[in-house]
Amino acid sequence: MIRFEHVGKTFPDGTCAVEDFSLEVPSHTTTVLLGSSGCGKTTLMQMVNRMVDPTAGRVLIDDDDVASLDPVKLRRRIGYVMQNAGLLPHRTVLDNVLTVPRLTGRASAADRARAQELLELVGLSPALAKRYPAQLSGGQRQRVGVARALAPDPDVLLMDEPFSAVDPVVRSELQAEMLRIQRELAKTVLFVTHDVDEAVLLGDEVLVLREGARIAQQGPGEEILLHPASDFVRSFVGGDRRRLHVEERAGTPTVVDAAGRVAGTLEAR
Ligand SMILES: Nc1ncnc2c1ncn2[C@@H]1O[C@H](COP(=O)(O)OP(=O)(O)OP(=O)(O)O)[C@@H](O)[C@H]1O
Repeated sequence: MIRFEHVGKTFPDGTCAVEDFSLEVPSHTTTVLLGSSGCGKTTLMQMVNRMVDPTAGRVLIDDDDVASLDPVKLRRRIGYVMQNAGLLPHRTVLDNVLTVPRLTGRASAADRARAQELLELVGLSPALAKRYPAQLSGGQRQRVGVARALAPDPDVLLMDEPFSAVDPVVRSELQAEMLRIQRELAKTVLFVTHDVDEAVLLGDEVLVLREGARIAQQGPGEEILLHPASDFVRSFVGGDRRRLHVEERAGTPTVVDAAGRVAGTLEAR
């Protein structure tokens, strides 16, 4: 479980990125921070692994205040996936996946076998293990980034716009893989995006944020689509900007695509 307690962040130049933010991310669930550029999503996420320290409040993982934990050890037990994968260019795919096990000593035969398994888990052929990042497509690189984040078997996974640099088709594939992986591994995931469809698809809980990381609305994504709490949220999740929207059909909340075709109905949670 990740808990933000009245967290704030004002940078030394006076920029207030986060005003007063509280949230609990229950274990084994995915919470999505959804908001436009500059609203403080990355700052919030980086408070979890202490790449940023809050200037007010505290962040806890399973009741441990992260401020009391060694940042290096903390980062080794938290998976972090970035927008451009951040792979080491002169290391093979397999060695990239083994980055964290290597930091804590020599990667054992068991670590290498597990890295191979992880490549399969994220949908990569074992034949790619010997390639270098430049020999992969953008989507394949992101998959390696996910495998690397999973290598130390972390309880917590931070994902900062991990799929935003790939084309829409590959993005959909990566989202589907993410749902499958999460069904299998059930990590505690904090996921940042500015894509409404992605947030609704992946999030058990979605937070729509505005500047200063103020929470405009929080709840299941479908609820937010169906009942936006304010004009701000309505405009942010506005149907014409998205492939899917929700409307009532025969009294049932129904997900409809841009052409009016029914994509599904919503179940009560
Ligand atoms: N080191 C820093 N010093 C000063 N201001 C910063 C620093 N890092 C971030 N900020 C500011 O804090 C605010 C929030 O930034 P943050 O990166 O968290 O937003 P974001 O929602 O993740 O945006 P994006 O989607 O563009 O990544 C922005 O106004 C940004 O300019």
